[in-house]
Amino acid sequence: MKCTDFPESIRPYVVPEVAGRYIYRCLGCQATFGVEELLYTCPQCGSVLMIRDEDWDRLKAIPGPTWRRIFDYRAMVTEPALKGIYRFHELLGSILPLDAVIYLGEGHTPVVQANAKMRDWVGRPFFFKNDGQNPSASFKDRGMASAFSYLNHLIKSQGLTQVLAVCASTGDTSAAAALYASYLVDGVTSAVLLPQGKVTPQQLSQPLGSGARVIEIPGVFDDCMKIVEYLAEHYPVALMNSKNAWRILGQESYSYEIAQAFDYEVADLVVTVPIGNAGNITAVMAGFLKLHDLGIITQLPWILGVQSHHADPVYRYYLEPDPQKREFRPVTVQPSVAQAAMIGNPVSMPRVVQLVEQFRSIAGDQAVQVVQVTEQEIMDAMLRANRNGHIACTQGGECLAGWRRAVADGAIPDGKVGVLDATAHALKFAIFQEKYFEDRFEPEFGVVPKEELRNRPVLVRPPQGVPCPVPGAGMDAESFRAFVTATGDAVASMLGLRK
Ligand SMILES: N[C@@H](CCOP(=O)(O)O)C(=O)O
Repeated sequence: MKCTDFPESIRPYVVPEVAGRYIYRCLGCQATFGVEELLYTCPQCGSVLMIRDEDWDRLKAIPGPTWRRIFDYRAMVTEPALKGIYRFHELLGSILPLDAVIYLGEGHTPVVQANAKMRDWVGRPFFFKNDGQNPSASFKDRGMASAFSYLNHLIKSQGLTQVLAVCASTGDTSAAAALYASYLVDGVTSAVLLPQGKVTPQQLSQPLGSGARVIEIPGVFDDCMKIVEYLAEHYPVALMNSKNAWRILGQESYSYEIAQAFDYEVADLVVTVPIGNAGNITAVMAGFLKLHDLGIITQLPWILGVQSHHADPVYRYYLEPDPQKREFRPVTVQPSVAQAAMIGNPVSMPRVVQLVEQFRSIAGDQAVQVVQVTEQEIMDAMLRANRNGHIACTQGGECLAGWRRAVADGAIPDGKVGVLDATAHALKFAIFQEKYFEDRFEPEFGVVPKEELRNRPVLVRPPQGVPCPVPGAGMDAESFRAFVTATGDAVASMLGLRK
């Protein structure tokens, strides 16, 4: 839709202008720093940073309902820079000129309602938001679009050359970082550090296909993360994990899209996310808080974080009801089917602590909860979801298991509706489905397949003596007819069909 076709009252806002004063703010010592330089941790105390717009209050001059209209109309704009996460430019990157924006098709992911069978299985209605339908098949693309657009801006405005983008990953971050780096070609290359043998074959193929240097490290994700932090401290590299606060800004778009999908009425929603490195839950809370602050939503939704019992440091932290007594302790992770979230020492934990406090102070203590689920529950939930029309990955299964657990525990009152994060595409995690169907989970996972959820291919051959096609060799018409009839009848008998 062309700008000139918009109502006159909206036209001045359709193309956002470059505005705002962005700074990094340290969550430890509260020091602030300009964003002209890419920082990951506070140069003074080493704590994690968040990005803040010092000119934020200018946005309050526009009433909430007008913002809603602006974002709704913008969803119809054909300008590529505004088609993805930057249709929320003012909220997540207003200092970036539109010509710096990298758009690879991220965002705008579908929100799919669960059918009646799934609703009854859980006891509450819910939706999956399919972030696996992003370009590299996970939600990380939202954060990478932001971090790489900012990097592109630095390259253009400061003439940077030879940028090496580095990340540690359980598989999704590396796919996204490698994809966005490959798009920038001139001046940017990428290297990804993966825990050896702990990403799926599909995830391993993604950065390889995008031309990144793929480095495998013995250990788990937390070990790779430490090495990337070391590299960022001692060498000139751009760290692309969510420790980089630009990643968080981009991932806030997930909340903006949920608000938009529900006509900005989110009070009854329980936005359910798996917690791994905790960048996602950070961004989700930060996003809703911004919408609330601008009056775009009038009430906050609830947030439900989910962790596997094999990687549950955040769950353990919030088990202690008294905030004064809470103490964060990293955990040693055990093998998890929610491999993307198999993280024992999430880098965004200080951000989570601060945002949970802020969220709860507005919406009440129940408004943010964290539940723990078993590996068995995750697998069963994922398979059940996908048998009912979804494309959930194991982390999506983790969300569903957590949502169901919270309902069963009585933590979710009647009238609440879940919005569950299917963080990545099911196909990335096909290996776990395969293990389940073939009953070959290693004992450490503690997953025993339920017969009713298993599925296997069946080979049907025609009876002996009936000719079969041989690849590359021809077949005469009569033999082929005999093959089709005999095999067709065998398939029909297997399926219980009668003529
Ligand atoms: N699950 C992540 C782990 C890294 O998280 P990040 O958001 O800090 O980059 C992955 O896919 O690698």
